[in-house]
Amino acid sequence: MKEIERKYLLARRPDLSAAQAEAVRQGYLTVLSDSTELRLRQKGTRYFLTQKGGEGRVREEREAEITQAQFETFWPATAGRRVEKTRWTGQLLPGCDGDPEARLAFELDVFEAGLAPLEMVEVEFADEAAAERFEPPDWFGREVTEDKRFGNRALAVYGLPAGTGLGSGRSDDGSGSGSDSDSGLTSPGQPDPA
Ligand SMILES: O=P(O)(O)OP(=O)(O)OP(=O)(O)O
Repeated sequence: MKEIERKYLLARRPDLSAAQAEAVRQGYLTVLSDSTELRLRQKGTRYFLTQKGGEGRVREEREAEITQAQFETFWPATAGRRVEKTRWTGQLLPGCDGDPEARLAFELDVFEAGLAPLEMVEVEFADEAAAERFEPPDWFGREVTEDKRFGNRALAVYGLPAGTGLGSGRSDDGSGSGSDSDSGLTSPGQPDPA
């Protein structure tokens, strides 16, 4: 099925008191040069195998829920291509999709390990017209939907993109080097380097 999404960096952290948090770890079975992604994901206590094709706003996605045993069988094959994050799911205020009644859901990902302090927010739409109409709230920052470096597979393989103020790529130990502090982005929980 089609997945229609727009993705943004954060200008600031919103109030998440009504949002739900789930731990996510995901790893990629395919290398970056493959046009199709094959992703293993643990979300809370559930496990998924997902195939994704295409890039940008509209992507093709197939997903199946799998067992923990099946997940563990393939997880070792994702070494070096993994992402850990906390995903906050909540509702946007009505109106930002042009319909005063409708409420869109957001997914705010707080990346961990070598990808901290990256945070991104995604909104999924029923169709392309709704995606086009979308007016992001003021806590959304720069849109990165079309920037391949912010795809989770690219982040898993290369780490934080250089030149974005978020980091200069993954260090040899895979822990990332995201110590830049000039991003102007929020970075709650980031340890003070001093
Ligand atoms: O939750 P999804 O399926 O949108 O996937 P993601 O982990 O946000 O990854 P991507 O960078 O492929 O949208």
